Amino acid sequence: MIKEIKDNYLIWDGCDTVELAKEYGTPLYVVSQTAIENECRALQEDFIKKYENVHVAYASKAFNNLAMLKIIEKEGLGIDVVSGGELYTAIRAQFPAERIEFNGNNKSNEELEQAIDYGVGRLIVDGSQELEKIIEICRKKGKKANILFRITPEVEVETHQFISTGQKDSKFGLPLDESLLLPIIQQAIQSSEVNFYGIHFHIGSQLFDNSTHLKAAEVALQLAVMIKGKFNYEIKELNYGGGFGVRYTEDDKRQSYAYFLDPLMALTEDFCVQNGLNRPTIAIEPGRSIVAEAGISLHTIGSIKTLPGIRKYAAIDGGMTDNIRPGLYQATYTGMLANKAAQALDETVTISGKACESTDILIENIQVPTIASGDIFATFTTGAYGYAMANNYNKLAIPAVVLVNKGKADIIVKRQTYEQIIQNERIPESLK
Ligand SMILES: Cc1ncc(COP(=O)(O)O)c(C=O)c1O
Ligand SMILES: N[C@@H](CCCC[NH3+])C(=O)O
Repeated sequence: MIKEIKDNYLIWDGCDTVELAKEYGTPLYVVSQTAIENECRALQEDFIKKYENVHVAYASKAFNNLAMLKIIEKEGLGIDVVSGGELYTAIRAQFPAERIEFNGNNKSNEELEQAIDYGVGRLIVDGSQELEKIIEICRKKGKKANILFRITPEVEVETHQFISTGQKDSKFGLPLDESLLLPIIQQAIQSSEVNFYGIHFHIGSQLFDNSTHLKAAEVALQLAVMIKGKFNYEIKELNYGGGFGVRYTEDDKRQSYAYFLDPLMALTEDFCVQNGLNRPTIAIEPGRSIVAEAGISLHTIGSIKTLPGIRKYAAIDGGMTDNIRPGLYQATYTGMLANKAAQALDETVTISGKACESTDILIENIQVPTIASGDIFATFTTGAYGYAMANNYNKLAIPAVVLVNKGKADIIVKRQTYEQIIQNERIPESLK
């Protein structure tokens, strides 16, 4: 059990959250190593051990830092990175290069050189200009890169519009247009600077229905048949992306990995048999589902305001700076008072952040025990895209991250200091 309640306090992976708040201060991200490992092991059981010739690349954008990458490495998964900064972190964590995949719709020359120098396992190419750049860099360096092309499979997913990526009008990937796709695939096949591995898609995030992955897989498989027909070339790999939904509130009915992957693998195997293809390697790229539910955020309740006949606001010492998702996607969360965890819920409050934005509301109308300044509020499911999207708006410092594991706690990211926030600022001579 990751979450427990003992003596009226919330315990997270064996650690007393009220003690953690005291020791490390708030706002604080608390991430359970056990929960992350459980997710990795579920992927091992439901996918890696169950099927031959498959692999998982954790989409590290969800939560990218040295300690997290070490956990992922030890659990035997690969990673997906999307920037020089994420790749740099992976290099500093000594993450095995061959297990790294590099995504992104606008990789710079510097980023591509960094990736090719480190020898990343796969570059997921997002457009024809990028292929040209890769070929040129490989030629210059005398190296060969393994590439997949990201396509937009033109499926509409059921999720917030802002986190949907597989629709026709998308900045990501190559459109399903033969006049664009076929020449660049031919170029990749013929190039001696790249190994053309195959096709990649990622259709969106926080999905609960497996049907869109299935539709998209069929599109990618049809493309594999077309490539074989036109160029007598069998692709080696298909990457079906990530997007598996997690439980933020009771309305989210989380599905197992098997719910998504068993039908996907069955469809793939059947399709390949029927169309005379060797079944390619199948890769997936889950981010959120590996780390979201492992993480909670702790905040201290500060100012409390009652607007008669309207609502009661309780403000936390952070907000959209450490969790931008409610402001950005109207994302919903749930939480509890960590220091009153066993008490009756007897009032309804709205938890607001402290940023100077009206949209900085963490949770509207949540039931809590009688709330007071100084209480510790724990928000659940903040492990993914929380710390990862933290920012310095209003010059608030990025909180610390503590990794907890069966009663032991260790800091993995220190709290940012004000000095660090302004360390790159300069007063020009003309203003002195
Ligand atoms: C290319 C790519 N792969 C994987 C992911 C991970 O998605 P999720 O965190 O929903 O599993 C994303 C983000 O949506 C992505 O853009
Ligand atoms: N950051 C988003 C997901 C985007 C995933 C990347 N394509 C979220 O918090 O839901």
